[in-house]
Amino acid sequence: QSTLPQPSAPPFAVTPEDGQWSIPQKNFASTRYSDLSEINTDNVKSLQVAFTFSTGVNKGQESAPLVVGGTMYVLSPYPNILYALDLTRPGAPMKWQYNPKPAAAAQGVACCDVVNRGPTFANGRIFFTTLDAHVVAVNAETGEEVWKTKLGDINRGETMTMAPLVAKDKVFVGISGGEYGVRGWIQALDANTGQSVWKAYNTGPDQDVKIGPNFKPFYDSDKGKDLGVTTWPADAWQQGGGTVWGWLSYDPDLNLLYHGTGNPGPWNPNQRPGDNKWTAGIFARDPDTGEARWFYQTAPHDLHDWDNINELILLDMEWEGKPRKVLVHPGRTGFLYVIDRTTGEVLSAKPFHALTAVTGVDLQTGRIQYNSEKEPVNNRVIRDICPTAPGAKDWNPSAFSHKTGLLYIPHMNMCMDWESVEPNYIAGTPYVGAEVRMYPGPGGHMGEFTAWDIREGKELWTINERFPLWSGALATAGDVVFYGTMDGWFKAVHARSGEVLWQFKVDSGIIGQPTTYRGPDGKQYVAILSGVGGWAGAIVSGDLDPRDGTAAKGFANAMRELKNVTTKGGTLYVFKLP
Ligand SMILES: O=C(O)c1cc(C(=O)O)c2c(n1)C(=O)C(=O)c1cc(C(=O)O)[nH]c1-2
Repeated sequence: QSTLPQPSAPPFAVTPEDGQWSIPQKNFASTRYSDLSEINTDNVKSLQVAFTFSTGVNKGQESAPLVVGGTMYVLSPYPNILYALDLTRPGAPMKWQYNPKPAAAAQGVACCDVVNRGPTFANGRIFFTTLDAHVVAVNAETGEEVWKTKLGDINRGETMTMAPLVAKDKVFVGISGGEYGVRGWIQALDANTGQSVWKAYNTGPDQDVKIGPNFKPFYDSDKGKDLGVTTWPADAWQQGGGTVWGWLSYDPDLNLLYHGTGNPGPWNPNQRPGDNKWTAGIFARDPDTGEARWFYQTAPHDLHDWDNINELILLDMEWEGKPRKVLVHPGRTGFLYVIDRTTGEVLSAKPFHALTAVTGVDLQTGRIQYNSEKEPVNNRVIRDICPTAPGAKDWNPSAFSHKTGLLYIPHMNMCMDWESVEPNYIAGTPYVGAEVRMYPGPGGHMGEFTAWDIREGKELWTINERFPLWSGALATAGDVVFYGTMDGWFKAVHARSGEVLWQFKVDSGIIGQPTTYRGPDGKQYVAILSGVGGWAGAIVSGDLDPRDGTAAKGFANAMRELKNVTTKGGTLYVFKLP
């Protein structure tokens, strides 16, 4: 056991617990930690169902149930219906529902099921994205639409699935469609009007990327003029991906917004020699202007679809005797990055997944080291590549306990075979260029739930799961950590030992984000949506034929048995002590 002080949450993340859960990340530091402790390691075994609610949609349910005041907000996958439930009345009856009526054709260009990662609350309004690339603001009290802004074109493969982040009267959102050659961007909208305030692309000329005199990346390979053009074959940046569909964090003290960028398009790396800036990395931007401050590329010239949009957890810690403001990031590449969030310097990058395709990260240059034997070659099957295209972990967020100082990471243990083929770009159609088949990694299980010591850079304990973990994690002051499995178990584990203290079998597989709150009766509740789907569960939610291993871009090969253990669903479960 380390005797050094553990990392801690920065002051802006440790505001007094108000018993609410108003944004999916819980706070701007994205710790997904609640100070509530009524439910603890002794009594969690008595948890029972308080109420349930059907979203009416049998597709993958990724969104986080929110609680503000006496109201719970639940957002369904496409058609993205927002429900308000009245927690002050027995059974939490519906107060209202709001249907943004997204275009049905959006379903045809969504890469990975028709999911949505959640609404977010600020200043009396709920904000969320729709699959047909609109952002809406709804009055949280009445359910009336305040504004609705169209930001993308589904005919070009542009969709939206992410949860916006609202800060400084701005709504920060990005576009999905990296598998359709969409040119990725992030935008800030005026929270009051829905009008665009700034827009920054993640490929192309510096001006479009909002790179100017204040851009100070830490590593040399990110320095130079118009790298978003020159690190691509001619014009390829225009269909270059680098979308923004994952998690945003915000440091109000440094006044920096952090966001990841998705994979370069197409997947086939032989089509795009070069570093492919500014895809597969992390940007720090000025939230007022969008101006880039630093960038770190986790996968220069990405070989295997390693979008870098996973959660960015902001912590304060001592590093080699000096206090550092860090950003902790479990990447698709399989490394747990600890990055100085003021400068973009990588302090540590330690593997949390069995790796064959990468050997390490050079801390001098910041560059990942690829194993040349696993690099794609056109029309040749390369076998035993770990991690897979969805990475060592995908979008489903980790939680940091302010009490144990540990990070709880829901992730995968998988490998794949990959054959690169030449794709053609046709707007609005898939632009991928790879035939993939995934399968379990060493040990035969596909999911792992890991407690990670950030300072030591190693795991403390791990729970193996049969299927990949596609649900988020929740950490609480009761020293209980929650997550769900794709075969439908909602689990509570001891934050220090990893002992499973309680589990409950829900109606369908879980790929949602657990949240907790104090109800109007003063009691602590825990909420989770069930309903299998997303990329990993598309075999069930999308009725795919298990005989086709390449379906769902090769995920179906690993998930054939999911059809034998779960069916579609879309149900909110809320638990409490008796
Ligand atoms: O490049 C993109 O624009 C993009 C978008 C999305 C999405 O919006 O859901 C996913 C991905 N990529 C992706 O690579 C991925 O692994 C993924 C998993 C999921 C999911 O919800 O299960 N979505 C997405």
